[in-house]
Amino acid sequence: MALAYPDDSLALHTDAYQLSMMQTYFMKGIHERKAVYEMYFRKMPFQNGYAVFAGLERFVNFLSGLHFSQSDLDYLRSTGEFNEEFLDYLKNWRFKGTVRTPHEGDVVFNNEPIVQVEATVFDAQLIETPLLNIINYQTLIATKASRIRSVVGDQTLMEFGSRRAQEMDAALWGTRAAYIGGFNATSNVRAGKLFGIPISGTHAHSLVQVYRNDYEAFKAYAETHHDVVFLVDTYDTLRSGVPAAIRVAQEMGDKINFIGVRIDSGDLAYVSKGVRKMLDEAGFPNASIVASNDLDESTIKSLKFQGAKIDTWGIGTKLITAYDQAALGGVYKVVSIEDENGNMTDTIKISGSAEKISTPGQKQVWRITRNSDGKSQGDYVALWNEDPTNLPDGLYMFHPSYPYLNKTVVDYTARPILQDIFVNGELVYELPALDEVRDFSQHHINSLYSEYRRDLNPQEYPVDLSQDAWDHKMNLINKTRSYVDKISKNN
Ligand SMILES: Nc1ncnc2c1ncn2[C@@H]1O[C@H](COP(=O)(O)OP(=O)(O)OP(=O)(O)O)[C@@H](O)[C@H]1O
Ligand SMILES: O=P(O)(O)OC[C@H]1O[C@H](OP(=O)(O)OP(=O)(O)O)[C@H](O)[C@@H]1O
Ligand SMILES: O=C(O)c1cccnc1
Repeated sequence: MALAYPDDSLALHTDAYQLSMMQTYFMKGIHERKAVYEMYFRKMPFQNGYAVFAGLERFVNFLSGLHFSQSDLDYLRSTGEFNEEFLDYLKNWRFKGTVRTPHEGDVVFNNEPIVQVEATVFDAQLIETPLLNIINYQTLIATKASRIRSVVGDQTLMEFGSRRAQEMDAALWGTRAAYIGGFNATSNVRAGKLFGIPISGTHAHSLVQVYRNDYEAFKAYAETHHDVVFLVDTYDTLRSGVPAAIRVAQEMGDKINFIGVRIDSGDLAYVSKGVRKMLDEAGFPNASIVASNDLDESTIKSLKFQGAKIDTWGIGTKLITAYDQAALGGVYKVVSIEDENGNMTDTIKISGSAEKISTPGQKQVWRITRNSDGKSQGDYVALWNEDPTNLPDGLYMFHPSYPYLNKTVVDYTARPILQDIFVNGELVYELPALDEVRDFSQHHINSLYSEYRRDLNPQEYPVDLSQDAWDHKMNLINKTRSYVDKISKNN
C-alpha cells in the first residue's frame, strides 16, 4: 500500500526488465554510454488521419525530481535480484538526459519519432515504461476526443467518463486529454480544480427516484440551484419528464436559469424531436437538449443524420476507455548507441514484416507547410544534422515505400516538431497553460487538408524520409544482411 511508504516515489513505476538491464550495464561498466531512443507508433489510432500528441505535462511532472527513495531501494534489496553496488548507485541517481517532444496538442503521425531521449543508456532505459504508459494513453484519448469533436461542429461536449475509466489516474488525465482534443467541460470536479477545466453536469436518475416523482424532484433541484438541466427520462420522457420540467421552469420563471433537459435512454432521435417540439410549444425555444448513453462519433453522426434535435453531448465510456481501440501501440527503440571507442553508431531492428523495420539514426521531424495557404504538405523525417529549411530549389519529398510517389514543395516553411524539453537533466521548457495547448491543437488540426481530417477512410498523410535517412536505412539493412549471411555460413 502506497500509504505504508511515506517516501514512495514513481521511480519503480517501470518494468522489472529495465532495472535488470540497468544492472547489467552498470556491472559491465557501460552504463554511461550515450544512446538515442525514439518513441513512435506504427498504426494510426482509430484509423484516424492524425493523432493528437498528449501527456507532456504529466511526463514533465514525472521526470522532474525523479529519484529512488529509501523505501524504493529497500524494496529492490528485498527482492534479492539487485546487488549493493547497483543499489548504491541508484541512491544518488538523477535523470541527466535530454528529452525532445512535440508541443502538447500538436498533430503527430505514425512512423515518425514523437519523443526522443538522448541520454546514457542507463537513464534512457529506466524511463521507457512510464514514458510509453503516459504518452500512449493520453495521446489515444486526445485523438478519440478530437474525432468526436470533428463530428459535432461547434456544439458543446461534456466529458462524463470518470465512473467508467480504467481507475482514477485514467479518469483524471483522460479528462485533461479529452479537453485538449476539443471537449468543453468535464463532470470530474478534481479535474476542474487541478487543471482549470470547466466543470458541468446535470443530475442523475436517483434524484427523481428519491422523490419518486419528476415534478417534485425538479422543483427541489430548482429551489437549490440556479442553472438547471433536468433529466427527463426516469419514468416516461414525453408523458411525465418533459411536462414536469416545463411546469417547474414556468413556475420558477426568472428565479432559475432553465438551461434545458437531458435524455439518457430510448431512441434519442425520435425522443429528442418530441422533446424539442414540446419545449418550443411551451415557449422555451432556447432550452437545450442534452443527450447521453453510450455515445461516440459514429452514433452521433447517425443521430445527426436522423435529424435528432440534440444540442449538447455527454460522453463517458466510449471516450475515456477508447472503447474501439484499447491502446495506442507506441514503442521506444534505440536508434543510435555509443561504441567502445566513443563513436555513435546507428542501430536498426530488422524484421520480416516491413513495418517493423526501424529507421536508424537520430532524427528530427519537420512539418512542411505551404506558405500560400498554411496547409501541411507532409512531415519530413530527416537525420539530425540535416536542415531542410530554405532550400532554393524547393524540397523533394517521396513516399518511403513507393518512391515514385513524389513531389517538390516550393515556397514552404519547415517547422521542427521535436522541441527541447529537458536538456542534460534540466527542464528548459515552460509548460503552456492548458487552454493554450487546446487552442494550439485546434489550430494545427485545421492546418491539415480536410482529406486528412475526415473521420472515415482519411487520406494517408505523407510521412516521408529524407534521401539521406532513406539511404542510411538501406545501407544498414544491407550491412546487417551481409553480417547475418556471414555468421550463418560460419555456423
Ligand atoms: N436513433 C438512434 N440511432 C442510433 N443509435 C441510437 C439511437 N438512439 C439511441 N441510440 C444508441 O443506441 C444505444 C441504446 O442502448 P441501450 O439499449 O442500452 O439504451 P436504452 O435501453 O434506451 O437505455 P439504458 O442505457 O437505460 O439501458 C445507445 O448507445 C444509444 O446511444
Ligand atoms: O453512457 P456514457 O457515455 O458512459 O456516459 C455516462 C453515463 O453515466 C450515467 O449513467 P449511469 O451510470 O447512471 O448508468 P446508466 O444510465 O447506463 O444506467 C449517465 O446517465 C450516462 O449514461
Ligand atoms: O452530470 C451528468 O449529467 C453526468 C455526470 C456523469 C455521468 N453521467 C452524467
